[in-house]
Amino acid sequence: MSAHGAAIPMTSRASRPLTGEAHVPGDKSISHRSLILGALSVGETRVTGLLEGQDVLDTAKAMRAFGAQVEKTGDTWHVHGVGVGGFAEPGSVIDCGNSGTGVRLIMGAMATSPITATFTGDASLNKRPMARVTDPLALFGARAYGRSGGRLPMTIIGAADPRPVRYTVPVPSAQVKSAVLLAGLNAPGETVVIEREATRDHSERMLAGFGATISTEVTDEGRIITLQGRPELKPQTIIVPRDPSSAAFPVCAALIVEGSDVLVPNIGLNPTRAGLFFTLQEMGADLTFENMREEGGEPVADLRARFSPDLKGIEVPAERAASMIDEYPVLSVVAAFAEGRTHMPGVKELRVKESDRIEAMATGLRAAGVTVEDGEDWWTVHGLGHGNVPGGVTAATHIDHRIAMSFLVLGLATQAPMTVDDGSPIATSFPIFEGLMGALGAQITRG
Ligand SMILES: O=C(O)C1=C[C@@H](OP(=O)(O)O)[C@@H](O)[C@H](O)C1
Ligand SMILES: C=C(OP(=O)(O)O)C(=O)O
Repeated sequence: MSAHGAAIPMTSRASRPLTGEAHVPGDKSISHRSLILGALSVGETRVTGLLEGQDVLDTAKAMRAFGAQVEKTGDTWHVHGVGVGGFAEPGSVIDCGNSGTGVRLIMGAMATSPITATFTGDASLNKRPMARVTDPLALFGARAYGRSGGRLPMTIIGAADPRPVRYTVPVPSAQVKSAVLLAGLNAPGETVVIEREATRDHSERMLAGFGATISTEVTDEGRIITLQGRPELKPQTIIVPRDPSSAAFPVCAALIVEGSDVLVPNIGLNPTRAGLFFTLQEMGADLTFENMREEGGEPVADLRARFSPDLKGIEVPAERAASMIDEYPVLSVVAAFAEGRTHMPGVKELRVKESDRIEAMATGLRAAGVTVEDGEDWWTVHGLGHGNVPGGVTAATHIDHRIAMSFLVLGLATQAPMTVDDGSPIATSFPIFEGLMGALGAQITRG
């Protein structure tokens, strides 16, 4: 990562048709949760298809620091858990690198045990807000001491005598919801989390899979999730589905590069994650779901994306934002090649990701010749249509993998090449991006 190592500039240029199959890595959200819930169960959890991106490797390292055994043999990750309430106090600082999901979920998982841990991250993570997690953890009885503004590095003193909580999540965030649920595991009685807008539900599904008693009631108030504390979690065998957020990059690249036809097999289409694909279809994308099936209780399909010369700008419904929150940067790239305006409201959360993603994309797109307007919680891209996006500039990626990959996709169809100042963060979520895109025919080079 650039925070720790040298920056890796990368350049993409107009490419011949992209063709073939893109086997993207395992789902990042499900990978983190497999390791954490494996560490909190008694016995051996086996995980295949785990994303071996730096974010997830940092979570694996953290689970070892809390006393679990985590190792890989062949294609399988083995997690020997210590049970709910069994975490040991780490002997050194927990470095979660670039990962908001890692640090927030692990804080939740340790906050109701009588141990103390100090967390840090890279220059990007250390700027991100943590009070959204430490506020509800304080209700359980945990104490947090961080830098001003609730930033990392931060020490959490876990509650010795935790109380269960009832908490309404004030921002649409699966990380906050999950941190509260994980803390609730070691509190006696019922912990209740209420979310007004549905966010990704992998924690709820996986907690049920590990044998916790958890239910979700959909009401006018929102989704009311009730978890019984102090279960004995049973180890599981987990096959991690492939990540729709990573699939977004080859899919969007195929839509904008003339003559392309790309198959992206085995992508999880959990409705709390699949918003981008429906949005692209509404824009007129030639994107189809083939071989629709169910695997491990999740809808799965092979995505086929073909060059789409007649994309139209649309209004993206605000209520869809949570189901595609990580995909807005690459959606803004597709929007640049559409005719007309694409308006994206209800996306304030984009400002507190690895970077301020509205600012980062708007700045690079404007430099590349695209008109972008933005406000606190919305942005609008004025599309130029296929073949009309100038490009020819260097975009700053701000230690943000999704910004780096989005501008590299942009450059595959701009008039002049696009360079990113640092592609190294791509390894946090999609370590095989360069090779996978290159095998499809994408012209992406270092330098
Ligand atoms: O729970 C998760 O695994 C994630 C939740 C989302 O973050 P927020 O909870 O901050 O919206 C998302 O952006 C992130 O990539 C992964
Ligand atoms: C926001 C993201 O991740 P995290 O919050 O885990 O850093 C992401 O992967 O786009």
